[in-house]
Amino acid sequence: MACYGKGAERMRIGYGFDVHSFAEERPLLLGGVRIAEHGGLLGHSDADVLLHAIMDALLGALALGDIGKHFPNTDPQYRDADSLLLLRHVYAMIRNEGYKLGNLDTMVLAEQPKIAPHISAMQRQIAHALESHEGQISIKATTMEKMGFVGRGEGIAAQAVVLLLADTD
Ligand SMILES: Nc1ccn([C@@H]2O[C@H](COP(=O)(O)O)[C@@H](O)[C@H]2O)c(=O)n1
Ligand SMILES: C[C@@]1(CO)OP(=O)(O)OP(=O)(O)OC[C@H]1O
Repeated sequence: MACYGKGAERMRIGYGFDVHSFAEERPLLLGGVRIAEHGGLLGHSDADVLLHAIMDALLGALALGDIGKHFPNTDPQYRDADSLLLLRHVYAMIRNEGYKLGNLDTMVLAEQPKIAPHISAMQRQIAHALESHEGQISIKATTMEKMGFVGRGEGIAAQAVVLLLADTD
């Protein structure tokens, strides 16, 4: 018999996307890592575009809405918020629903800075926040070959896909 309720399924998939424009005077945080060699991103929070895409993917997997619903950008308590703390909060919601991370795959779209030298540090931060190991966390990057808003160097975009597994232990 078909059963479509949350918690009745062994696996759930989620997708997230986010974009932030550059604000050179702010610190750049990406994947929970401070990238000192480049200016930051505009946002109410710390504007960690990669963690925001990951949170939306986690929430989406269980049809829990999006980060704007849980952390409104009109709420002063989220001004300059540490997105790693928000990610931990979102993952606690996932655990509370009876699921855990299977794996996470992400893509950062940016002309600058180079992401590759920072990927291991990002994997460590994200794995820690998601009570997982680094082999479950994939971070990739591409330029947009100078096309579109990312290609013109106006900001950074990120995409994330997660697979959640029912926690039957
Ligand atoms: N911001 C970025 C963009 C790309 N990379 C790495 O460079 C490789 C080549 O990028 P293309 O856009 O030409 O495909 C890419 O595969 C990444 O490894 C990066 O580190 N940071
Ligand atoms: C986490 C929040 C909190 O204001 O961060 P912002 O920096 O506003 O970023 P955005 O991705 O536009 O929306 C998500 C918000 O909920």
